[in-house]
Amino acid sequence: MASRCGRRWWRRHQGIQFTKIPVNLEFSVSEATVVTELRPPVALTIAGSDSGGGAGIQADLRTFAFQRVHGTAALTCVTAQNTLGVSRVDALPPEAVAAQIEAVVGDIGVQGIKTGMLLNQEIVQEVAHQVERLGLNPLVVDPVMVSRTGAKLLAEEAIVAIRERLIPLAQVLTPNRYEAQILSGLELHSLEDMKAAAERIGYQGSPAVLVKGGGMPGELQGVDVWFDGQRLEVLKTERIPTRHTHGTGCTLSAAIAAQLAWGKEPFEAVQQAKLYVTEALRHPLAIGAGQGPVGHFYPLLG
Ligand SMILES: Nc1ncnc2c1ncn2[C@@H]1O[C@H](COP(=O)(O)OP(=O)(O)O)[C@@H](O)[C@H]1O
Ligand SMILES: Cc1ncc(COP(=O)(O)O)c(N)n1
Repeated sequence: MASRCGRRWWRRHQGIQFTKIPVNLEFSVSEATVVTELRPPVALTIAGSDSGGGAGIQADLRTFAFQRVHGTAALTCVTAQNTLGVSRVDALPPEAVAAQIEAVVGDIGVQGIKTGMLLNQEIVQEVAHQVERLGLNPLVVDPVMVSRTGAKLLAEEAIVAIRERLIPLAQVLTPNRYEAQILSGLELHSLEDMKAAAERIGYQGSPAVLVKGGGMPGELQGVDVWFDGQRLEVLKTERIPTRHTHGTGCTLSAAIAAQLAWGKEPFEAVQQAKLYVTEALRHPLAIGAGQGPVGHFYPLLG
């Protein structure tokens, strides 16, 4: 087959330009071939699969890649999901979740971990047990409870387990409006409410809390509140006017875990992660009939 090395071509799809990376299809081994071995940081996501590719494990692994971190994954459940909603969820046995974590940690090692959709109490308890047993840190806990499309992603009784078993192990906790209301017992309507919730959750035993504003009204949609026991900071970006916000929380928490894996301090990791999710929101994917995902690969666009 003829070599295509050096040839570039463009594919146009709904106004987006993709650059095809030139691939040399003629395989030949020569002494001049140079192999560059990389030793990237490794991050682990413990989360659910989203068949639509917008949230969950799929969003996490793409985010890890764009933060130049090798992504590993322990699946907790499989959702049948698209831009319109979730039609079915199948849980994995807690032992299967534990085995995946052990396999990754025992051989490859991880420098940053995040949890996403954990689905039920048994899985939450098993994950907390493994995090403790294997001394996994730094840990980002995204306490996923309900999807953007309104589907319940966590059993009611698992909320207590998240609060009592998992949150105390986290370096960073990232509740959205709905989750912050449950964890703080406060209603969130304003920036002052977000600050009060962050403090209340923080004083319950989380080293650092980021209350996310995606579900807040109006201009608060780009605003998050950070509290680490000392600093109360407001992270503000402009509101991006798009309905394609599927996977924002997963992307943010995965990017924080990746930045922590690079050795960043938690607050700096959060700032970097927010920049990434904001740009991904600025390049959303208008796919499907409902709420499309954020555009993780915007850095590749010309
Ligand atoms: N329309 C928007 N404009 C700007 N930032 C947004 C918007 N929606 C969400 N975000 C940001 O995306 C991140 C994820 O937040 P959020 O959407 O609340 O999480 P979740 O997906 O868990 O509900 C936060 O940093 C939030 O401020
Ligand atoms: C497997 C899985 N994990 C997490 C979410 C939450 O993401 P979002 O709040 O953007 O719907 C989801 N919908 N599916």
